[in-house]
Amino acid sequence: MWDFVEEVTRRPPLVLGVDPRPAWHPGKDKLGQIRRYSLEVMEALAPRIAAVKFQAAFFEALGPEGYALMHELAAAARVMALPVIWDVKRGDIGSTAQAYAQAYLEAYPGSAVTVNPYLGEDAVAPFLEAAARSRGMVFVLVKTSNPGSGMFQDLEVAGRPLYRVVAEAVAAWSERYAVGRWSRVGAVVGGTYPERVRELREGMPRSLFLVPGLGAQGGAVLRGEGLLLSASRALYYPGGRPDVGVALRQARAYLEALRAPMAEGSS
Ligand SMILES: O=c1ccn([C@@H]2O[C@H](COP(=O)(O)O)[C@@H](O)[C@H]2O)c(=O)[nH]1
Repeated sequence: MWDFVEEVTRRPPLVLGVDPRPAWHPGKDKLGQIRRYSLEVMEALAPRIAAVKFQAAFFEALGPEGYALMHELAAAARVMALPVIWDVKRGDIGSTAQAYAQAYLEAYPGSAVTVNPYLGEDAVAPFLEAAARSRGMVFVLVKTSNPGSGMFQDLEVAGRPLYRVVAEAVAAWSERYAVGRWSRVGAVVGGTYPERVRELREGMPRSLFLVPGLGAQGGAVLRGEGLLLSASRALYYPGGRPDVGVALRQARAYLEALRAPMAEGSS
């Protein structure tokens, strides 16, 4: 069985977000076009990315066939030896969390899932245990990329912002589920808040960070150990439309920016 943590840490630190929008595909057979285009773009970008991230909401919005398509594309990603992140942001009482963990981690060994920690440790634990059994990973929402993320996440709790309280819990869990240098417990930290990325990086040394917000949300390329930069629209629909050639150029440009020598005072 392959291991998500081992796989993603030896690949380029870029994540392709697949968020299909039928209106952006011309013609009638929207689902067929999304299927073909997603397979093409995944295959073209596979050597240049750490993982493909499926945003369940966009597939659910396509109805039962859309949901089935997400699973079909995940199976295709596995054939391409491409690690899968299920961006489902699940969070529920423990017994239900167990069912979610079964659906996304146990059913797809070596994959990862995004989890909302708001219900507490007993609700997160089934995901952590399933990730350990299935050699997968859990990315816990710590500081999200959206403009309103501060409404709750920045509230002061016991002398520090709530996102730091969550980060401390994630850091403790990540020690418990360590795999070599890294851990099965990572964090989602929005690339639209580069200062928060830097600050949290220090306090969570074992956690890989899934960093969404690159491109369409205004996030720039950020460097740092263990940062997996994620772009959906900017890579999947570069320039606002499906185009595999442009997607490939955009992925190369992001990777070149990551490799370029650092300007004085930048990070
Ligand atoms: O804090 C978060 C957590 C998740 N997301 C998800 O990432 C993509 C971003 O899409 P773009 O087109 O690159 O803006 C999307 O699926 C979000 O649900 C996030 O943006 N921020």
